[in-house]
Amino acid sequence: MTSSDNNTLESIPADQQGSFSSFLKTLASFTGDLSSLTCPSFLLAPISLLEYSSFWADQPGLLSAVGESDNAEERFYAAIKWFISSLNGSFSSRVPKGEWEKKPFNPILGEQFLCAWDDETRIVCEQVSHHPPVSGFYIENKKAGVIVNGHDGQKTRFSGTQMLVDQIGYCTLRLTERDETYLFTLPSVSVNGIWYAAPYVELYGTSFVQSTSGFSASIEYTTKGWISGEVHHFKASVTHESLSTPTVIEGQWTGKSTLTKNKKTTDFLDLTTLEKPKPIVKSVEEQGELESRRIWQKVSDALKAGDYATASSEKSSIENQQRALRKERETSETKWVPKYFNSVEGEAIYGNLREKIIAKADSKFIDTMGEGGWMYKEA
Ligand SMILES: CC(C)CCC[C@@H](C)[C@H]1CC[C@H]2[C@@H]3CC=C4C[C@@H](O)CC[C@]4(C)[C@H]3CC[C@]12C
Repeated sequence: MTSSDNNTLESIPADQQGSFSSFLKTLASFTGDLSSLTCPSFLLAPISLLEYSSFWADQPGLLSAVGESDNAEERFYAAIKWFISSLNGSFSSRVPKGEWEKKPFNPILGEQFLCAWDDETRIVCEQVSHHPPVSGFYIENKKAGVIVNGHDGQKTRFSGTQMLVDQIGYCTLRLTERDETYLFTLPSVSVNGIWYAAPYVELYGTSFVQSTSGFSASIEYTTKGWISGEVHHFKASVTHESLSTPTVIEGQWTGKSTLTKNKKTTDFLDLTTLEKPKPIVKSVEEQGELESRRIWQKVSDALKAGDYATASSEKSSIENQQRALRKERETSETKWVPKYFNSVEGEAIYGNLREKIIAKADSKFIDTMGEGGWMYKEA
């Protein structure tokens, strides 16, 4: 242990300091998927990673507003608003004030997370693959004529003291009444502060948006000390054949942003004043056996109570059961299929939108977006 470890360890439960220092030692050589990263219990979040996909609907009001305008340009800006709000939900507002980032549970194969909002938005998430871990998600608001279909996995590596996470996957938004589709790719994530037992997340890199209406955007993510000097900064450059110069939308993906078109700047979005509507989730008693909170209930309760021994034995028992099921499938040569999603060629989901992005994107984009997809069965 070095002296710098000493002052960080103060905030760590006394009985876990040893496991924290050996955890740090494993990080340097870690590569691969998150499910193989074993964390000390005090760094575990009492929630399944699958639930994180529901933050795509963090602001269901912004989602159902995408199709409202009869003007394609306005709709495109509305789509960006929704996307930025879902980044805030996924990467920032999710973490309770004053708390650090923690590692959520690795979803088991076929795990489901279902929830709905008062405005009739509903979401279905399912763990569609275990190796590598992939979550499929589907959001719909029939009344508003909006459907979101996507999937997300993570490729993780360590660089110095940072954990770098490429999000593998993409999502599409379809306006059913207008026959208009948007393809969104996902930004990269870095987790900092792990060495001080104070992990927090930042976004970096570039993500792309392409609509069948011909509008497209590249969104760059930067943070303090880089270009803008502000944390959680994004800058989207929107182009279309009808625009003589790109429209620029920039600000914080956790807060305020502005839109500048033809040198005129107007307010775009203010996430600090938007209230988060409460998702409605069935009580654990009413949930099916494969639903997240039911599967993880015992582990989650134990973690919340600080009973790490029980948390870890309950977690092992779930993992052992999963190993047994996998073996059983291998022996009987049965192929597992998801309940809600079909594995399809990407084109079935995004048509030719990917090709349009490729013209502007770098090779990292090709790697992280991948080609196949998971389509909701009733869609
Ligand atoms: C103690 C340390 C090691 C904790 C590490 C926490 C890591 C594993 C956590 C922190 C933030 C998390 C990310 C936060 C939000 C999202 C968006 C969601 O749509 C897919 C999962 C994804 C991409 C998470 C993956 C796991 C993640 C990167």
